[in-house]
Amino acid sequence: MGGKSKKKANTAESWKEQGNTAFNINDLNRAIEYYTKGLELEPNHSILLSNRSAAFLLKHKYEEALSDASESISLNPNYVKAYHRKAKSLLEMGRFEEAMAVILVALKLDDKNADLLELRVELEEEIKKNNVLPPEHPERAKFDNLIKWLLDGGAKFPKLQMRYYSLDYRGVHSTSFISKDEMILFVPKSHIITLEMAKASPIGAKMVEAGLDLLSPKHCFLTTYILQERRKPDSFWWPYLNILPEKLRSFPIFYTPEEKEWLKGSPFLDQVNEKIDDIKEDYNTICNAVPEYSQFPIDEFSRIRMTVSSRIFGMQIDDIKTDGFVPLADMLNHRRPRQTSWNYDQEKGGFIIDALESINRGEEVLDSYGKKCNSRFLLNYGFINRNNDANEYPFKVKLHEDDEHLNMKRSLMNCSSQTFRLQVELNETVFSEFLGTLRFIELDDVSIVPQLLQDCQDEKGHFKAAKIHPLSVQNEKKVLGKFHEMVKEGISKYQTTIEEDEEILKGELTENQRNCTLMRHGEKVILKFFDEMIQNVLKMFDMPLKEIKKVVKGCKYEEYINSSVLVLKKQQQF
Ligand SMILES: C[S@@+](CC[C@H](N)C(=O)[O-])C[C@H]1O[C@@H](n2cnc3c(N)ncnc32)[C@H](O)[C@@H]1O
Repeated sequence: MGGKSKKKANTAESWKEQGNTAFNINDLNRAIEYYTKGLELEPNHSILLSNRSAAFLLKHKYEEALSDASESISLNPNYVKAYHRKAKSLLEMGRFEEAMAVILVALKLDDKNADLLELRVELEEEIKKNNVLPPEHPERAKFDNLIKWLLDGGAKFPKLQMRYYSLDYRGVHSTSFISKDEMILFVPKSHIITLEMAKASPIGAKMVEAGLDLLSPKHCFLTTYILQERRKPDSFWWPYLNILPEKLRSFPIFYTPEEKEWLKGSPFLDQVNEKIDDIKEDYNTICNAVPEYSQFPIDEFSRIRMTVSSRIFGMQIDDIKTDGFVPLADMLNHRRPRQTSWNYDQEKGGFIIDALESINRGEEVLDSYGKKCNSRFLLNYGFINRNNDANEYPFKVKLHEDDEHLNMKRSLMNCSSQTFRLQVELNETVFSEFLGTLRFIELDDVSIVPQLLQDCQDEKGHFKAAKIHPLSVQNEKKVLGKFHEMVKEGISKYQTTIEEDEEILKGELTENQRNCTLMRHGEKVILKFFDEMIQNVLKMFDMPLKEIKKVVKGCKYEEYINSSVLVLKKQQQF
């Protein structure tokens, strides 16, 4: 600092000026430092306090901003700017109703103040978003109860707030700016329902004793725990049980027959029916071994079973790998890429969620359920992810019953059919395994089998048809021909075309109708891709090598062309 400013620095007023200069060039740390120096000289300087509040606000330090603005108002109740800053701090902290009360007082002092009026509009918007359900709605009371129960138990989530988009679709939002790497949620172990607790419960213990062979053991144990707790009027878990969704109407296993019609022709329908059968099978297995289980109706079992699979977290507690319900953490909806990360923190003794990036006030706080095909999202969570790059279509390859080498092929493959879930992303191992298997199924020249047995083995030395590389032009053309047949058969099963689905999606639909349409549309996109790809590749067998290289550059199946068509054609030249 030069001599001139040294002289100036003797008064609060001069520190205020220097603070303002720093503030105007966004040097907030220095601005705060100068305002603080001024306040050391004149602690009751309301403008210095209000200005420091403004600097704290920009640094996302809302507690400090609120404290300075409040003090400024108490020193000078007519200073409108301080009210604005106080209201803004409260708004940033998610205390919307309190912020509105401050604005209303300030507007009595200056009802034309543009900043105040603008902030009032912003607040009205926030209050509206927050009140899809009115505060007195019983669902909100249930949530208030959950929050109190968690806080009383030592949970921490000072910047999170529940929002109701509709009665049974809720999510979590930030009430205040969240910094990257900030811990946003802590739920103590005492408030987590684990698989071990479920196994130790009265009926859980009987299930363990019976040594049941269940299709989804962990889901069944946790389901059983919830079913038992729901029958105890004084369960510790009621604040949590009360907020679990009741109907799960968007889960396909609960679709009405009319809704299922919307999936006609889709292989996804088989997955839905398999899931229904699997749940029934597990339910019957338990009922047979533990007769008192039939006190729980299958409908309730199925609903809780799906609640379990759509809400639990895998974690490690005290060196034991387990799964469990983590209240509130299970309110975060899905989005990829992930914005938060979670784990059980042994030292802290609870489940924590950290922000992987900064999250602005009011934004929804999301969690990734992983990279999954829409069939898994819809089946297990009841929603569809638009623009999903992980969609798959299941192709079932089968040995030909009339193949003269059927027995030999069947014994080498160890099965007669196999399903491969293909994505448009052709670098996937599954695509080459699918082709390898088809190459074996379509193989006519069995004289090469001894060689294949040597070349295509897994790590245990067993023959793996999936490892077969392109064999000959004739075999590859047959493989593609068979693949094309499967694609055309898939397309022919639907009742609508891809274009018709697009039209349907523009209209008014229920959530389930929309999800079914999106589901089958996604499958058709994959089928269409393979339809075009196969036709193009088949043409390439009759094209000169140079020409192929030109047309294939940069296309999605370039790698496949390079490793099959080009290799085979070169071999043919010799
Ligand atoms: C772990 S819970 C999340 C909280 C849930 N929204 C609630 O109100 O209880 C998972 C469920 O949230 C819904 N969900 C999660 N992410 C979604 C998304 N991206 N789009 C639509 N629904 C979603 C689905 O119903 C899913 O089964």
